[in-house]
Amino acid sequence: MTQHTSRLIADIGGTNARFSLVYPGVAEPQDTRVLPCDDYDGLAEAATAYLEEIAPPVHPLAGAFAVACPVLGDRVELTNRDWIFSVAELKEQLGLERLEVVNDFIAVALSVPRLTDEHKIAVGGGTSVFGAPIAVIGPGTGLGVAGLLAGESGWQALPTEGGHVTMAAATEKEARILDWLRDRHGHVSAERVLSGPGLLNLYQALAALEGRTAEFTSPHEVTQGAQAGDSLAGETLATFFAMLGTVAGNLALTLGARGGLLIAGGIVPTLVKQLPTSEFRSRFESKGRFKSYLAAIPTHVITHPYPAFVGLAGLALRAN
Ligand SMILES: Nc1ncnc2c1ncn2[C@@H]1O[C@H](COP(=O)(O)OP(=O)(O)OP(=O)(O)O)[C@@H](O)[C@H]1O
Repeated sequence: MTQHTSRLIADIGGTNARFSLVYPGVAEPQDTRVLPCDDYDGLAEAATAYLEEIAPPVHPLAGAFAVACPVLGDRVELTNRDWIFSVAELKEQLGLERLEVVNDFIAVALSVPRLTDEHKIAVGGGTSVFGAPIAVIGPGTGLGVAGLLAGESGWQALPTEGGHVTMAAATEKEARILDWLRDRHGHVSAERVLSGPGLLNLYQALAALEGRTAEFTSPHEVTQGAQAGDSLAGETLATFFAMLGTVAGNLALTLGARGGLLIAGGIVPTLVKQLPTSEFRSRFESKGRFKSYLAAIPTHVITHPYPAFVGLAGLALRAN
């Protein structure tokens, strides 16, 4: 192992900051740690704490970080966390000579060609058309969305802010839920319902519409309640999966994602057993005359614990 060429990789979400080290010739990232963002004032502090804990024999000189927000220039502002940083300053603070910062779903998208069957589970039928666009979507603290397009020099990831598209209702009940949320939040984006905080929004909306008491106060309580047989939590989760199907189908149509659609993020992989019996796939296909187009598109849940790292490892080792 040539330790002097290690790269620091990071996947920074609104809740979790994940770090790891990549070594040339070593397939798996090493010394992975997940740090709660709440424990740190900023990304530099979290990364420094990681490096202090691991104390690699030789300090990494290059890094590739995936962040849950648009990356439009030197100044980077996380969408669901009050962390703002300058890439140039962060590079200096961490003692790196090179630092590449990309949107987190770019990293997830870049992982897709590198994932084996062991790291994804199919939901429904369909067959991937080789070389056709691929879509990725992931509810977590926010809702990440990206595309993967075949280019002349290999796969190119397409960054998007598709989590912020306007959420559409597919049933009268969903229309009432969205009306209720619109009264409180104004614009109701897909992320407003398809994320951890979104699960809670759905739960509160359903409770209000049905005149029931919203007992649960966190997204985890809602999913645990659903698993324990609580009917309101169960209805919330069913609505979440159905709405995920609506948005995933819209994304597949918009990108022409005949290569497939993959679901990542912190929530769905933990609920993967419930997805096949949910309305997700029927809603994904339920697009009128385009039903057969969508029925041919495979949908998978990514079960790899750190898909962004798989994509970043390729980027980090490509960096000169
Ligand atoms: N089993 C679960 N049930 C309900 N909510 C969950 C579950 N697992 C994770 N969450 C919610 O998912 C969110 C964290 O997702 P994730 O682990 O993808 O974090 P993140 O990478 O920091 O997020 P992002 O990249 O979207 O900013 C939190 O809102 C958490 O409450």
